[in-house]
Amino acid sequence: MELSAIPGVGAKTADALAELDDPEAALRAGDVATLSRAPGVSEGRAARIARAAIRTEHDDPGGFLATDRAREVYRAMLDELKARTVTDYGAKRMETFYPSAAQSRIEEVRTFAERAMDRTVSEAVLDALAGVEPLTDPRDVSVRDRCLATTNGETYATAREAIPELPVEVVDDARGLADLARGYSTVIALDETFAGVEVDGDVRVEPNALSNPVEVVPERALAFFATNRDRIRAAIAVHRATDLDAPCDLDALEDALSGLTGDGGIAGDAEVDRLATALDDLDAAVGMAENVANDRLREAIEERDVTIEGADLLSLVERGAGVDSLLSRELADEYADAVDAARDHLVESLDLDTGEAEVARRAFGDEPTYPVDHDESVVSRLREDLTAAKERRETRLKRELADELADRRGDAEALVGAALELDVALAVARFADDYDCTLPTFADEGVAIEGGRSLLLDVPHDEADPVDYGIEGVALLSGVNSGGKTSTLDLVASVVVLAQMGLPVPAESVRLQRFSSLHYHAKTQGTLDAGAFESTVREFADVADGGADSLVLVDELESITEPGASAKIIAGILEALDENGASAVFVSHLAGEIRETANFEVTVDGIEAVGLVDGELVVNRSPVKDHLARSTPELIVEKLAGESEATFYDRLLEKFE
Ligand SMILES: Nc1ncnc2c1ncn2[C@@H]1O[C@H](COP(=O)(O)OP(=O)(O)OP(=O)(O)O)[C@@H](O)[C@H]1O
Repeated sequence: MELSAIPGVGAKTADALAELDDPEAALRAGDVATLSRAPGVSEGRAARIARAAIRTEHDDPGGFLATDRAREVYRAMLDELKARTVTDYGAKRMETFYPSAAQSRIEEVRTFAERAMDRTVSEAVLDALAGVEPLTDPRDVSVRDRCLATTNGETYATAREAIPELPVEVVDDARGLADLARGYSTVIALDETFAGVEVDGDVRVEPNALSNPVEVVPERALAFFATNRDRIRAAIAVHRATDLDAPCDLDALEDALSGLTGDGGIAGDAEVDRLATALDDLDAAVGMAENVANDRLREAIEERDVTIEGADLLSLVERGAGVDSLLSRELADEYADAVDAARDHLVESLDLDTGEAEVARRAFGDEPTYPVDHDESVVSRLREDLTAAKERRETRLKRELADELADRRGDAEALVGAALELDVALAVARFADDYDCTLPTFADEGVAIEGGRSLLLDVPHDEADPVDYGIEGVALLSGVNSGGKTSTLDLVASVVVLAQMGLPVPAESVRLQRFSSLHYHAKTQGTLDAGAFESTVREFADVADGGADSLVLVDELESITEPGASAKIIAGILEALDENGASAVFVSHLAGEIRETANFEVTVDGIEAVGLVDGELVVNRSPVKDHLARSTPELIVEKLAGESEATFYDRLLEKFE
């Protein structure tokens, strides 16, 4: 799909979209989340672009929602659907559903909706969905425990380019490598000439390293999985909680992911954990070991009577010797015991292996001092050894993990994509279930609703009276005040909007034609001034000239001007609509007058009050076809006439006949 061929996508937006990895796929999938990652494209705009792309694909001229009220009804339906998505993505994706006049688009969504309505929604899957988000690109990886080394300027430049994640160092000779080995856990020498050199530390000569970056920086392959670990896990949980087919072995993928921390480190490896804990606890353990030794020594000294000959004491004092000499002379064994205890404590509390223990024991020298003190340089060496061992093991494990995960990116994308799409499907399923919806049938002419309950009512859905109503050609809808005329128009509008979105409708059954546009005019508040009146009449000129396939719903247009003139104008509009073959319902309290003025037989449907109970009207909410309903005042006068002997009420009643 040519990006700039999409209506509303100018060169600038096309350029912005082109920066995405696969803008065409995102457009085809209606993936609003991805589209809104293009620079300068907001989510609202992304949804509009996705809708425009769908329209282009289906040759859909658009413009189905022709009036503000029609758009409001669409928004309200969309909000109901969005409220049932779990993920942000789902809510945004829902925005790509719109009422269309194009059969292929309606069919496309109906196929999706049909499958969605067959799905079972469970708490487990909704919980799992809460953790699913679109996958994101990892931040730039930077590795500091390894470096590449070369003597060659050209190799240096190539290395910087090929493996930007690692520092690249220039050295003159093997001594340079040895220096680097002191600062890095691993040095990878890129020059063949280094083959065979003996240097302390982890120095590897790998002239082919640049052609195998995953070996050198497994972090590159792992970063995607680390950044998206929780989302992928949530998508795995979604697949487990439903019957979605998984593109891969979920246990194997989950196992591999459990080896990763969220920031790309190694998780769940006992040896790495041991080394990390030893490093964390090193300083505290050294301090504790000193305490152990000093406590022992103090106890030993306190328990001992030291006998020293006067000559010896003099000689010691003359030499300016301190108590240390006394310790070595008199308490050598106790000192050795105390230091041993310190060494054992250090080795045991840090759970050191033999090699590490050998270094650790040297932290406490044999030369007696009081208090017992550690050798900081040995502790530093131990810290370096532990760090290097940890980093080397991590790198090895990362390499293994990278090998395992490198080919799984597509699977992860498919898993998350399917989970996100499922959210949209389940929202449709819940919508259909919550409002007892059915898929409508498309047929030849008009609309026929049975057992419809409008979602726009101000009463709870299960308390709404089901309404049957059909529209064929042009009709007036009359009826008692608060009988449900506006609600009937709302019901028709929302049923038609949902049906042409390709979605299920809140009714027992609906049959309708595929309309080209919906013109729904809400009740005008009060009489309009001359200018506003003129523009309303102009608006209706457009509607009346509209195609035969339009559906026109108008609520009490008479209030725009004085009743006599209103009836004439409405009659004229109805004539034009009738001639054009449009479908229309005009709610009016002037149905009788309009019918008399119009030059054709206007059908007048009526919402009837079946009576008055305790001063309250009891209404049959389903309009009766071809029946001018009695008005509320007529009903009241009729009631009074029935209850009283007075002829006054009969006189009033006669006026209604
Ligand atoms: N199908 C229904 N089920 C239950 N309650 C309904 C139904 N239709 C309408 N109502 C109730 O009746 C009220 C009035 O409905 P609505 O505004 O549609 O009447 P109306 O005939 O357009 O009134 P008006 O003549 O004053 O314009 C609604 O607010 C709602 O509470």
